[in-house]
Amino acid sequence: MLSLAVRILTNPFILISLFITTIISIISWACKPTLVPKEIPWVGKPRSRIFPRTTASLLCFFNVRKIFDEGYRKYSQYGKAYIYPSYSGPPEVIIPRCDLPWLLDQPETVVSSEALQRDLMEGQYAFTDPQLLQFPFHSHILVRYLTRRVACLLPDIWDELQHAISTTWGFNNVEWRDICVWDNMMSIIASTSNRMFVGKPLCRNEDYLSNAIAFANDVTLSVTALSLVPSFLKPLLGPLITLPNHYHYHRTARHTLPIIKDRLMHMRRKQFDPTYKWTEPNDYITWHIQQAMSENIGEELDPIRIARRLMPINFAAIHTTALTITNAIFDIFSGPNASFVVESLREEAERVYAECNGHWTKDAAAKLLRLDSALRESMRLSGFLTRSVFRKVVSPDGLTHPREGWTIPQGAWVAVDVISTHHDDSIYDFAGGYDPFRFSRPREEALSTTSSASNTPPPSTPQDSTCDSASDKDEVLWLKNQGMVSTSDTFLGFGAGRHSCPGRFFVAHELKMLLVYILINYDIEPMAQRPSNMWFGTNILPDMKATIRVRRRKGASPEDV
Ligand code: HEM
Repeated sequence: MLSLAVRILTNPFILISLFITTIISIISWACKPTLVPKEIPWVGKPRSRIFPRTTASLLCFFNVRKIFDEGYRKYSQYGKAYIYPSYSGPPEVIIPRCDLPWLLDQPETVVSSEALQRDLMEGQYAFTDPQLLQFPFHSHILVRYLTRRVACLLPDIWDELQHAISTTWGFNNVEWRDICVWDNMMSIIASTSNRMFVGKPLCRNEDYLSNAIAFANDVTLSVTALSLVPSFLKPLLGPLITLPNHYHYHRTARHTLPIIKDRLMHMRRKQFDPTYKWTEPNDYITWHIQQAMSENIGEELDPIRIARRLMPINFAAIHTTALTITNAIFDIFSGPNASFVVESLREEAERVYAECNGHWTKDAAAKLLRLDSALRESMRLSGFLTRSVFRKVVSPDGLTHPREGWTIPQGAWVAVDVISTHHDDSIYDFAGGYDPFRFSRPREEALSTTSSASNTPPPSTPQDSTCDSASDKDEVLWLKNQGMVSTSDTFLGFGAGRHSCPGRFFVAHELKMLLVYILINYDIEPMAQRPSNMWFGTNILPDMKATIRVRRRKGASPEDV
C-alpha cells in the first residue's frame, strides 16, 4: 500500500500536474477580486506593493491571533469594522459587537447563514449530496424538535453516559488508569449524540461510530483542502478530494439504512391506521420522517436522503461537543485551586443527584448552577472559535451600514470576533483567568436571598422567583442570562440570533450530566498544569494527547444501576 502511494506520488505526470495546479491556484487566488468595501481598513496587510492583499491572506495563517488582537484594539473596541484577510476563504468583514443587533435584524434576503454554510463547508462536495446544505432540512428538524424533546431524552442521555464512561474508565477502585481525554471524549460524545440521532443499539456499534467520526474528520480535511482550490478546478478536484467522505458515509449507511427503512414502514402503517400498535422511538430518524410526512416532502422520505442527513448532524455535534468538554476537563481539573473547585462541584453534583434520586428532569438539571457556570466559563476562556455569527451578503444591493455609510457587496462574508470579546477585561473581570463560578455566584446569591426572605422553600431556579418591580424583572432576566445556553453580544460560543446553535440545550444537559457522573463515581488526579491549547490557523485546539489519571471512587457502586 505504502509503496503504491510512493509510486503514485513520484510519478512525473502526477508531479507536473500538481505543480501546474499549484501555480494556477496561486495566480487565480492573487487575481481574485476582493469583495470588501475600500473604506474598511485591513488588518495584517504587509507594506509590500506586490499583491499586498494576497500576501496578507497567505501570511495570515501564522498570524491569526495577532490579527484579531490588533483588529479588536484598533477598531472593534471603538465600534468600527475591519477586514480579516483570511487564508482559507474570501476576506471577512469583522463587525464590532455593538453592530450585532443590526446584523441580526437583517432579513435572510439580505444576509444569509445558509448561503454562508454552503460556501464555508464546501456544501457542493463535502457532505456527499449537494442537496443537503442547499436545503438544510436537518437543521429545521433540530430547531423544531430537539429543544422541545430534551426533557424526554434525559433518561436516555444518562443511560448512555453511564455506559460509555464506565466501560472506558472501568470499575477498579484501587489502581489508577490513564485516560487520553480527547480520544475518550470523542467516543463518549459520539455514542451519546447518536443515542439521540439513531437510538440504541446502533449508538454503541463500533463500526458505525468509527465511520461517523471518520466522516467528520474527512469533512474537516476536505473543506480545508477545497478552500485552497480555485473555483474552476473544484468540479474536477472536489469529487476526488471527497472520496473518503463518500466511503465513510457508505460504511455508516450499511447500518442506518435498514433501521430507516423499518421505521418508514412502521410510520407509514401508523399514518394510515392510527390503531396500529407501535410506539415510535424518540430520535432524529422519527422526527425527520414525522416532519417530512406532515409537510409532504417526498424526497425527504427517501431512506438514502435520511441516511445522508445523519452525516452533517454528526459533524455538527461530535467535534464541537468533544472540544468543549475536553477543554472543560482541563480547566476544572488543573491549576492551584483544582481541589477546591472539584469539591465544590462534587458537593452540588451529589446534592442534586440525591434530590432527584437519579431520575433526571429539566428542573433537576437546572439546579446544577455551578457545573453550568464551569462549562460556560470554559467555553468563554478556552473555546475553539475565533469568530461566530457568520453571514454571507446575498442581496444584489449589498449590505449598507446606517452609521458608517459603507456598503458590503453581494457575496462578501461578515462575522463577529469571539475570541477578543470573550477575553476583554472591560467585559469580564480578570478575563484571562479561569473563574469557574463566575456565572453561578450571582445566581446562588440571588437564590439564598430569595429563600431567606421567605419561609417558603426556595425556587428551583432564579427565573422562577416572583418579581415586584421593573428592576427586579431586569435582575431576574440578567441572572437567567448567565446560563450556559444564553447567547448575547458578550457570549458568542453558540452564535446568536435565529441561527444560534439549536443543539445547545441538548449539549448543556449532556455535559452537565457527564460531569455529574464522573464527579460522583470517580477520583480524578488534579493535573499539575493545564495542557496548553494550540492555534492551528483560526482553530484553537486542546492538547489531543493529554491524559488524566482516574480511579473509581471507594463509595461508588461497583456497577451502574
Ligand atoms: C458545545 C457544542 C456546540 C457548540 C460550541 C456549537 C456551536 C455552534 C455555533 C457557533 C453555531 C453557529 C451559530 C450562528 O451562526 O449564529 C452552531 C450552529 C449549529 N449547530 Fe451547534 N454547537 C454545538 C453542538 C451542537 C449539537 C450537539 C448539534 C446537534 C445536535 C448542533 C447543531 C447545530 C446546527 C444544526 C447549527 C446550524 C443552525 C442554523 O443554521 O440555523 N450543534 N453551533
